[in-house]
Amino acid sequence: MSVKSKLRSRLLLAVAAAFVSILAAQTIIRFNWTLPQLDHLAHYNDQLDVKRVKNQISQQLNLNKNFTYDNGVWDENYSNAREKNIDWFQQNYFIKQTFAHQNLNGIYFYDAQGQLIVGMSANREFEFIVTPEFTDPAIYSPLLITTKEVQDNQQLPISKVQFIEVHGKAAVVTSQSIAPSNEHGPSAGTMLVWQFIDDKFVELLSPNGQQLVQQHQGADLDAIFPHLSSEWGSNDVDAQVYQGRLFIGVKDLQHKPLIAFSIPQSPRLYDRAIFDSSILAGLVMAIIVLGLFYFFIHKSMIQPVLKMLKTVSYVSLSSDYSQRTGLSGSSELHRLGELIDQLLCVVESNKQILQQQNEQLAALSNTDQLTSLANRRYLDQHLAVLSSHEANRQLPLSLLVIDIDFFKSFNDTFGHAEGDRILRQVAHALKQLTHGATDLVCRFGGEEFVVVLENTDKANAAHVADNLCRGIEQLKIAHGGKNASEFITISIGVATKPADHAIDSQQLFERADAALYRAKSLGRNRYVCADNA
Ligand SMILES: Nc1nc2c(ncn2[C@@H]2O[C@H](COP(=O)(O)OP(=O)(O)OP(=O)(O)O)[C@@H](O)[C@H]2O)c(=O)[nH]1
Repeated sequence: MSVKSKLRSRLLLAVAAAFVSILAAQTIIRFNWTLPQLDHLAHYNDQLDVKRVKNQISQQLNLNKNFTYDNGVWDENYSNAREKNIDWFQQNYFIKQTFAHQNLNGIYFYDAQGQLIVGMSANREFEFIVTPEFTDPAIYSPLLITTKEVQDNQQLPISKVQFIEVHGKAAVVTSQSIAPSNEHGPSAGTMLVWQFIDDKFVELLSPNGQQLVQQHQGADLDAIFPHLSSEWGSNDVDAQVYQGRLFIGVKDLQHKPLIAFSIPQSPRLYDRAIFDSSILAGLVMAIIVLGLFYFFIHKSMIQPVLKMLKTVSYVSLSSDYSQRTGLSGSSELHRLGELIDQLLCVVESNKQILQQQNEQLAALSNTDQLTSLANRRYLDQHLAVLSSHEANRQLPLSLLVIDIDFFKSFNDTFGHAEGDRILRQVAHALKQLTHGATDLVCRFGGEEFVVVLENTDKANAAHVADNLCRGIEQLKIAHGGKNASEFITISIGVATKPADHAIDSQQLFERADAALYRAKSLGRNRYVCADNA
């Protein structure tokens, strides 16, 4: 497995492990700590909402209470109640504006014996209804404040707030004992006001016209009452949620469900979906972070390693030391890349030096130091190469073995150093007199030279040999010793391999040498061609 895929799979494992850990931690925190806390907080807020609505209802009812108190303990009211002055009550109370201002549907006055003095009802538009309710003692007597209640109560006056049903609708009744303003003296009876509890009533409970509070009556109550958050008259507040709302139930005097108020449960500040999306967001973030991490690791670690691996593998296979990693930087891996490049640079330049030295050595090993001609070693290689090429079989090839005549005598006369100079001069001349491109001139040893003539038959070889003999003689190098000529001359033995014959360099040489021997014996300064093989 490569470093890259290893790291990638480990990073994937890390992502999975991180995700599972985050999920597990979040789930544990969520169910054991966060959600219970938030649920508790939400429940507490619901309870506060229920209490707030109950307070709003109380405040609304207090308006009636204040109204009945202000009038019940009014001396003029007190005296007229005692006198049962119906006209006075009709003039002072049965005014449309009074009903409308107080949002009332009825104002009734009863004497101390519980007998109706006078009363008036109005509809919701505050138009007076001719037939008043609360004339039947069976209905109103529980609402009155009895003499006994006044006596039992140390402080006058006293009042009651009770919910009852009027014409099948829920209503609230506020009754107040009629008493003198100094609150001393017998009660003159009961003042009773009532109003329907309908949408108009709950409108007053919802600030800014939001219609948050609703009232429920009739058939709905059977379903609502088992799920009440609180009951009117009780301080206990739960926060049961039924159909997304919190209910406050009100019972009538007979303890029958009469009406329920409700408000929508406040929207939760949290949502389970938020948790789920936060897990998803966490996963996405984890993937992004790990992606960036992988990118960073890849750039800073994997890429340099791969570059070094690629470069070193290529160099080891190809021996091409000109390759470079191209890495540079301060990290250890980049420094390693730089060092590899430096090493490759050193190896490359050493290799070049070595190559040059090898070439020089090769050149030296194939060259005769004195004459700078090819040496015998090179001649052997050259003939071997020619022999190995099948194409050369088709062509003729001639070999000239050349020897300077009486060179011992020349040396003896002029000295060895001069002998060397002449050897160089003869070598140079032989080079000049042959074709550099196709003919090879080499020093075979001592004062002996060999010329290889490619694609040259016997006649042409004889012609070349003759040219060489004449050319050397024409150099007019004084011999000074025992020689047939007064100048330096050469003798040549020529051997030719005709076309369509294999090259046998050994045999060719022996024949040329034998021909040379004959040339020497025939008087020197000449060439002799060996017979065809
Ligand atoms: N100066 C010099 N002389 C050399 C060199 N190599 C060989 N010789 C001399 O060449 C001479 C060859 O002499 P021989 O083999 O007797 O033949 P020759 O005197 O040339 O007589 P023939 O070949 O029969 O004409 C010897 O005296 C060698 O010392 C060399 O590198 N430099």
